Amino acid sequence: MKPYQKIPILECGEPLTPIPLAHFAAQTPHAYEKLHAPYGKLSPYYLRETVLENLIQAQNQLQLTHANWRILIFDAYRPVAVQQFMVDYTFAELVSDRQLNLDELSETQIEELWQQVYQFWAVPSLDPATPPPHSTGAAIDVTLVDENGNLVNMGSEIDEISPKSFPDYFANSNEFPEQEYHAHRQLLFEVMRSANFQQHPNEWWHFSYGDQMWAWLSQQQQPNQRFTAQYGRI
Ligand SMILES: C[C@@H](N)C(=O)N[C@H](C)C(=O)O
Ligand SMILES: [Zn+2]
Repeated sequence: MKPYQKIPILECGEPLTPIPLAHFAAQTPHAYEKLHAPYGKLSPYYLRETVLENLIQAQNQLQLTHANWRILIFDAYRPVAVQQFMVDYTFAELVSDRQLNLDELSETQIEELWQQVYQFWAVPSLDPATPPPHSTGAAIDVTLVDENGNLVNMGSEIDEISPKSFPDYFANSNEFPEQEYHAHRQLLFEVMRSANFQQHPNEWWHFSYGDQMWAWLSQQQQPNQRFTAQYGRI
């Protein structure tokens, strides 16, 4: 169990609401729908109402300094079945990218591969006390596009299983373009923080508001206050 999963959830009952995609940028088809992840009748482009309001606020903040830049929504709501599918898919990709043969791996080697997956993906838990962050409608994976609609280069792909995904990976570089990647990550971080989101410590693209991870990170930053999560699995 990760430490943030110990945070109590006091579900506030706020509904999921569709993200007005025309207001933001988004890729179609959605990355996980393209892989045939099992959404059924559900859509990834939903968020809790207040989370969506905060996201709109973040984009307004971005446009104060970067006219016509937009937040690109890579992923938002994710049913637990999709979380399970993506965790299994990521494990299989890791095995195939590294040209490994599962039958030849020891239990320890297999366990190490799973640990790498779970460094970046939440466990697809069905326990209401430990929901995967995206299954609460309070977490979002985002990047930026510029005024011409081009992806802003963050120095690594969303969902990459590598240290390059850590938000500060390029922070101490004196080289170009690494310094620029860091500046872009900082811009994303600052606009999201200005709208009360917290950033996943291992992922430059993952932010949330009001879920267990948000409460846990807020608690670290303000130890004198008591934080709980207001969004559970929905
Ligand atoms: C890996 C990424 N897409 C992601 O969403 N990670 C978080 C931690 C999650 O699985 O909830
Ligand atoms: Zn995420």
